Amino acid sequence: MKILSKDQVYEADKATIEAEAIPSINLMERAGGYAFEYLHQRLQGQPVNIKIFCGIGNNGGDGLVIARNLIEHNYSVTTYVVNYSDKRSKDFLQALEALKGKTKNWPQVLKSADDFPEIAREDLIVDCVFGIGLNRPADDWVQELFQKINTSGAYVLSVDVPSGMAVDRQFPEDTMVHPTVVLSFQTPKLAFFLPQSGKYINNWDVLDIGLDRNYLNSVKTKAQLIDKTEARQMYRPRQKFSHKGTYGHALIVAGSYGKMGAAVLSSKACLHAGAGLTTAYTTRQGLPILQTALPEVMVVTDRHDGTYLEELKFDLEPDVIGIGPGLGTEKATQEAFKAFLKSNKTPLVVDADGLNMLAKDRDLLKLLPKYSVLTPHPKELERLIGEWNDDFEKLEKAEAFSAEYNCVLVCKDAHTIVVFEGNYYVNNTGNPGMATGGSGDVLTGVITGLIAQGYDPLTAAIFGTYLHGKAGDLAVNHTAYEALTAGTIVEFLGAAVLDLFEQPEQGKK
Ligand SMILES: NC(=O)C1=CN([C@@H]2O[C@H](COP(=O)(O)OP(=O)(O)OC[C@H]3O[C@@H](n4cnc5c(N)ncnc54)[C@H](OP(=O)(O)O)[C@@H]3O)[C@@H](O)[C@H]2O)[C@H](O)CC1
Ligand SMILES: [K+]
Repeated sequence: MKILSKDQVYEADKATIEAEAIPSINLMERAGGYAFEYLHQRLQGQPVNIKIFCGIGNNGGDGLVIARNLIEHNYSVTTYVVNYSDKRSKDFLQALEALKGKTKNWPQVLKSADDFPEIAREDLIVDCVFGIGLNRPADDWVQELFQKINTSGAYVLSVDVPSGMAVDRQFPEDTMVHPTVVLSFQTPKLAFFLPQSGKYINNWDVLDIGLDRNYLNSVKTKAQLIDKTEARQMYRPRQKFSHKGTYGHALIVAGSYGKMGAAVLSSKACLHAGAGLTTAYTTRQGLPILQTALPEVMVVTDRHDGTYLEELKFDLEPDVIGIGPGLGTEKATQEAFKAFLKSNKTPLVVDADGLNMLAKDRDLLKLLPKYSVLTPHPKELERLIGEWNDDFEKLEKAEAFSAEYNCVLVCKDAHTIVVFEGNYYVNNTGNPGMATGGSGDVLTGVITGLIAQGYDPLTAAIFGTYLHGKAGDLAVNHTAYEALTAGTIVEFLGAAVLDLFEQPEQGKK
């Protein structure tokens, strides 16, 4: 699903108004009308006290349209205009006139914290104070209102975006409404998926407000959300006449004393992702562990006897190498890694200590083959790209890094974002149960296994991230978040592939 930027939403607005030759108030009526229907369908006339907080721009105007429709359907509504500015938008004023023309239940104007109403836990809050037009932090008294809403415990429906959340930058934290659900017009917003704002957004829905199809179909967005529809299109069916050679040979370079589990997990995930052959390269000590845990995996070892890798030489020609899980960053391993990179031409997936070694000796980054896949978690990412001030700056820096080193950067997080050639592929699977040791090793194995089968590195990164998250989501149906382990995620990789072709139950996402 395309994630439109703020400018693109305004452009889509304009394109719709031009294509349909309608005044802009009609679009507001349509958006507000659909938002009303969304609420009405769920409320079915229940006698709940609805408090609608409106700003003075078009988001506020939407709120007034919703209020009028609710009042006309006999809901108990109180409407407030949060008077943070005198610059009322034209359509806001028109929506206000329409409301006043229909009812004596006129909005109350809030000018300071003294005017705030009580908010009960049982109230339903409709949040229309700011939409995508927010371009500076809200005044203190308006932020106080957000705090009051947040501490009330009431159900909060934020219209288009949670008020106080900017869609194209990050303001200081804790100044936005914390919604129960966001009803986002036409497109989810990128900030929903970034940690600083996204941590407050647990539920969102997209409301199709009928913006111009031509514009929506043709617009190129920097960001897109990867869900089942997108993932299904990436899947490459296996051929009837094929053999293990068809699906490639993957080499996993991983493990050291006490961290052999990383080698086991990534090799096993590589197998389960469908690689034709998987070989693990590890220390001699690791041999019996891998051979016992995974009889399907071949093992090649360092000729030394140490607890960590001192040499990275093998007599194989794999199609892809996944390198890093559990390697450690001993000097000898670092040297072996450097020597390997100097001569290697095979596509790489680099994770964990592989990334740490790259960060320690940045000259090594220049040795990476084109389109290498790097899979850092936030701390590893920081070592690679430096500190960032906020989530948007993080993405900009990640983009610059990916361009400089020609690599696919998989920025792992609750919503992992794959950054490549100026585009952001935002993953929408996964859950907090996956924040557990070894989960990253599994992802490395999956992406490596997909590249072995012939998926290009970008697709392998996006699709692998999706499958990994989906496996975690399916696994968690059988366990609590707390009990989910990396090993269980691997076991559900097959189910994640099968799920690609299952239709969602009616009414379920
Ligand atoms: N295509 C669609 O999706 C449609 C969306 N609609 C709704 O319109 C809003 C966007 O409306 P807009 O009027 O552009 O912006 P807001 O309502 O979010 O904000 C109003 C103005 O407030 C000013 N502003 C910004 N930040 C602050 C602040 N911190 N304090 C005070 N004032 C602030 C700003 O104006 P300035 O000139 O003062 O900068 C804003 O313009 C969208 O979210 C949808 O809800 C349409 O109704 C239908 C189509
Ligand atoms: K809002």
